[in-house]
Amino acid sequence: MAVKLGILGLGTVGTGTVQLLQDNVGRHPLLQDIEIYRVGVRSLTKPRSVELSSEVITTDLEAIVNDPAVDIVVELMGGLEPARTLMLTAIKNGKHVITANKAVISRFGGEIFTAANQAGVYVLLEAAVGGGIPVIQPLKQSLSVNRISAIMGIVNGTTNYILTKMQTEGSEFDDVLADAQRLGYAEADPTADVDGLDAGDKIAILASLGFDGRINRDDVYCEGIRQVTKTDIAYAAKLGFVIKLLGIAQHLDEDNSQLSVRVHPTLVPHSHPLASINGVYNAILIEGEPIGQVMLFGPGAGAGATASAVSSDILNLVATLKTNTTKPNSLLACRHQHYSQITPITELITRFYARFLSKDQAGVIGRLGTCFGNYGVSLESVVQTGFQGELAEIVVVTHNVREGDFRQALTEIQAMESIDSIPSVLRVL
Ligand SMILES: NC(=O)C1=CN([C@@H]2O[C@H](COP(=O)(O)OP(=O)(O)OC[C@H]3O[C@@H](n4cnc5c(N)ncnc54)[C@H](OP(=O)(O)O)[C@@H]3O)[C@@H](O)[C@H]2O)C=CC1
Ligand SMILES: N[C@@H](CC=O)C(=O)O
Ligand code: NA
Repeated sequence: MAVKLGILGLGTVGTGTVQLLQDNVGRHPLLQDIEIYRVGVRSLTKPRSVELSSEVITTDLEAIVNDPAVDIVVELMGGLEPARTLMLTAIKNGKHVITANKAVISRFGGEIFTAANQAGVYVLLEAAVGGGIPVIQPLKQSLSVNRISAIMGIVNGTTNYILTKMQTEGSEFDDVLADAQRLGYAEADPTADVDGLDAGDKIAILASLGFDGRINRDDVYCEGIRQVTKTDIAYAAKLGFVIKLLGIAQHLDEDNSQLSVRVHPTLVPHSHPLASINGVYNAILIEGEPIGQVMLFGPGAGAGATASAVSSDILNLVATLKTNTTKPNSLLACRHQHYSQITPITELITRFYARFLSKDQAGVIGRLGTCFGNYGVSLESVVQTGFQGELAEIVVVTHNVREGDFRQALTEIQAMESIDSIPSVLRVL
């Protein structure tokens, strides 16, 4: 008998998934054992690019998650509510759940996975991170025997698309964002992309898998790309860097007692593997012992890529449902019970890039150096090339410094008579 899917949402990802499942020739034969039984939407009159009978498509999403005939609920609607409640209801009713919703999982994963374990069902989320890139399953299975020390990556397609266009074509931020929305990459509310929140959701999920404990989403430091200007992109290029929005989860110390989980625009050296990841592509670099470094690369957003990830989860569950066993597969289930302690951003040790506008040049660099020195900040390079009107532009790159010390130095520098402003401060990998 076919496995019955109740799909919630028929937007970019829902449509891509239905298209893939309807066009199953030449794909894995198990896909033929699936029935798209119900699809829930908000509007019945909206034009759709897939054909579904009027019995299948409905606005009653509650009925889908309560329907005894539905085996798997595939949540592709986005947003926190009603998505969270619908997933919990489906779980309570003994249904497996597949979701692309990193916002819900990163905030309510504890509640959802606890409910799923109690109900004996699986919640799979390959599409929630890295779009089409298989990264959840590798972390849960193929890489899980390694001791992970760092996971870092470009995990938001929209912002990587924007930064790439700004860098290669000198495009304006707003125009490129509109493009990313048209192409179906951006979230319904694109501030989640631009302000680093979507990447924050994703790195929280990756950190929980790699570092074996739940992550409190509020502990994840998130900074987006709004303050990244063409001027900084040009200076970064001159200094041998490219600016990327990175999600980073890493142990900060030898005995693994400090875990940092954060998102921020970062100057990445041209020679680093993440520097060449452009456009909507994502990449996740995982460091573990004994494997060393592994980089997973692929399309991070868009209908086809995400449909591939959703459908791989569907396939996994169909195979499980067709295997006659009542024993849960511990490699598919979530096994975390505790929350990891996250180190505050002020304790991060990193290099910084900062751009200053100064009123007069005589002695300013010396005063900057002295002030930095007082806080233990040593400078790797100082560049003074540009002018903005009457103001001289000074760019510095520091050696590794404790973030809290660097911020204190900046507060003092900001108060200096000769400093007009500090338009940008970015971390350097
Ligand atoms: N777009 C992408 O590239 C990726 C998206 N994701 C995630 O996938 C999920 C879906 O994203 P995407 O497809 O882009 O979103 P869309 O906005 O394109 O689609 C959302 C769909 O859900 C339906 N929907 C939303 N709210 C309700 C509601 N309250 N009641 C009934 N139906 C509702 C909409 O109905 P209607 O069509 O009638 O308006 C629409 O069909 C999100 O969680 C997103 O973060 C993950 C990876 C990549
Ligand atoms: N808005 C997200 C979509 C995929 O998760 C992105 O741009 O990466
Ligand atoms: Na993925």
